[in-house]
Amino acid sequence: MIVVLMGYMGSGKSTIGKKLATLLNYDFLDLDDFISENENSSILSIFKEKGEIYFRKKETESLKEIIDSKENVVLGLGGGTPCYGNNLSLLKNGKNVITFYLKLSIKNLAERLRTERDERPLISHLTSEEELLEFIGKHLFERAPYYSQADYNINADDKSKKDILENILMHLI
Ligand SMILES: Nc1ncnc2c1ncn2[C@@H]1O[C@H](COP(=O)(O)OP(=O)(O)OP(=O)(O)O)[C@@H](O)[C@H]1O
Ligand SMILES: O=C(O)C1=C[C@@H](O)[C@@H](O)[C@H](O)C1
Ligand SMILES: [Mg+2]
Repeated sequence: MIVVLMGYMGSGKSTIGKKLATLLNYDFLDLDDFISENENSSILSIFKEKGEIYFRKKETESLKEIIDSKENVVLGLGGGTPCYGNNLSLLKNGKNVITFYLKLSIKNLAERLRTERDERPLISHLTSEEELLEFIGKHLFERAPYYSQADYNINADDKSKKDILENILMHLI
């Protein structure tokens, strides 16, 4: 089985994904890290030097490669992965792929991302709190229709990591 976590930047895909993999005795794969390693470059540098279109192409290629070749892994997607190209279809049509959306409010996402903007190219330029809130609000409005097509929507607002993990595990066992 491939257990996929999707959600906005800062929603906890990498953090929860690693813990979930340990609990399931699966390997954890982070799509951003997979791309970074293959490209020998940070996500921020790929965006800066090659542009977002190049990144999105690599993102789809990597997703396809993982779905076609891996099993018993937890896969944390990039924040935008389900919203581009045919990525959502790849996930929905993938054999033994189960998808979870880690759903958080704009306010909680902004709170987390305020201190963690530097390595995230799409928000690294936003300086004030208002700008960040406005950006996330608009962006999430565009992306929610994709995220919400996950097999399970997990409410992660003000929830401990333990609660989120228990909620996900409930759907897997
Ligand atoms: N349930 C939680 N409660 C409190 N903080 C959390 C929780 N889950 C994750 N965090 C924190 O939120 C921040 C963002 O988490 P993380 O990097 O896992 O998000 P992500 O979805 O992988 O983001 P990106 O798409 O940008 O890679 C981290 O500092 C992490 O420790
Ligand atoms: O939300 C997004 O579009 C992104 C999120 C990150 O995980 C990276 O995949 C990249 O910075 C783009
Ligand atoms: Mg991550």
